[in-house]
Amino acid sequence: MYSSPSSPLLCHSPRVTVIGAGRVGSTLAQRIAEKNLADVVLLDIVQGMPQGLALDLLEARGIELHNRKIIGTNNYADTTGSDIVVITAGFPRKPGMSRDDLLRTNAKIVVEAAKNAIAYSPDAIFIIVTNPLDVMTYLAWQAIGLPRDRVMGMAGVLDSARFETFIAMELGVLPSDVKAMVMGSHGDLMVPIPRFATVNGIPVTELLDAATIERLVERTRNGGAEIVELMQTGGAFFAPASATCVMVESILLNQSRLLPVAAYLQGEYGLNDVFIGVPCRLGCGGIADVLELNLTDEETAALHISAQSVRNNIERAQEILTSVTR
Ligand SMILES: NC(=O)C1=CN([C@@H]2O[C@H](COP(=O)(O)OP(=O)(O)OC[C@H]3O[C@@H](n4cnc5c(N)ncnc54)[C@H](O)[C@@H]3O)[C@@H](O)[C@H]2O)C=CC1
Ligand SMILES: O=C([O-])CC(=O)C(=O)O
Repeated sequence: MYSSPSSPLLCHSPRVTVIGAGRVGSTLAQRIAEKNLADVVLLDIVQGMPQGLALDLLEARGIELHNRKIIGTNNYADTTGSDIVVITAGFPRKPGMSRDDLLRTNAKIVVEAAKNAIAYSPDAIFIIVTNPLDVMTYLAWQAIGLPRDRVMGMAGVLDSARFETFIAMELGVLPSDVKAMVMGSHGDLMVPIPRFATVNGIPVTELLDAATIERLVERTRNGGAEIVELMQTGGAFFAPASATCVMVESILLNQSRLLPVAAYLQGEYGLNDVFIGVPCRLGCGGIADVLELNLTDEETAALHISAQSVRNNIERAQEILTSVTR
C-alpha cells in the first residue's frame, strides 16, 4: 500500500490567489493553471460566480493536460498560505473615463482586499492590477506594511507589449523579435522609451523615422483607451492577464526576468515615496533589484511629471479613504 511522503515539503504545490474573478482575474487564473504554474484560488464578492468559473476551469483540465487545483470562493480563509496574491478586484473604466476616474470606487476595494489577504497569507508576494494602477499599488502597500520587494504593480509589461505589438505591425516582423521598455505611470503620462526598443538587437530608431515612432508611442499611451472605446463594456483583459502571468511566472520559477514593474522608489531616478514603472529583476523573493538606468534629461523630466501625477492622486485617494472611515 502506498503511503504519503512524510515531508510536507515534498507535497508543497505553489498557490496563487487571484482576488476579483472578473475578466482579468478569471483569464489570469486560466493562464496560471494551464501553464501548470500553481494551484489557483479565485475569490470574488459575487456569490457562486468564482465557484462556477473554478468548476468550468477544472472541467478543462483533462483536455488542457494539467492537474492544478482550482478553488472558487467568497471566503478569504480559503486563500490561506498563498505564495502570491494578485488583486484585480474593482471596477474597469467606461468609454470617456480616465483610469484616474476609478480612484473613488476602487481605493476601498483594494485596501480591504489586501488587508484580508495578508491576514491569511503573511508570506505572500502581492501584485496589484486594479486601476488606477500606481496609486492602488501604493495604497495596498501602505495598508499591509510589507517591505517593498513584496508589493508591486502590473502595467509596464502590458504597456511594453503594446509598444512591441505596434512596432511589429509597422515593420511586419515577428512580435517576439521586438523588445521595448515603457516606464512611468500606467496612464496618459506613461514614458515609452524608443531608444530602448529593438528588433533582434537593432534599435528601432535605425528602422523607423521619428514621426512614425512618435505615432506608435502615442498609440501605446492610448492603448487601454483604444480597447475600451472599441468594446464599450469594460477594458482589455487577454493581454493584461498574459502580462500579469509573466510576472507570476518569473517569481514562482525564480527566473530573474528584467521587467518593467510598478515599484516603490527610495531615491532611484531622484524619486521617493511613490510607486511607478521602472525596470526590476523579479525572482522568488519578489523584486530582487530596481535597475537605475541612465536616462536623458528629457526622459527623466517625463518620468518626474508622471510621478508627480501619481503623487497627486495618492493624496486624493488618501483623502477619500479618510472620509470613508470617518
Ligand atoms: N494594470 C493594468 O494594466 C490593467 C488594469 N485593469 C484593471 O483591473 C480591474 C479589473 O478589470 P476587469 O477584470 O476587466 O473588471 P471586471 O468588472 O470584469 O472584474 C472585476 C471583478 O472584481 C470583483 N470585485 C469587486 N469588488 C470586490 C471585492 N471587494 N472583493 C472581491 N472582488 C470584488 C467584481 O465582482 C468583478 O468580478 C479594473 O480596475 C481595471 O481597470 C485592467 C486591465 C489592465
Ligand atoms: O484601459 C483600461 O482601463 C484598462 C487598462 O489599464 C489597460 O488596458 O491598459
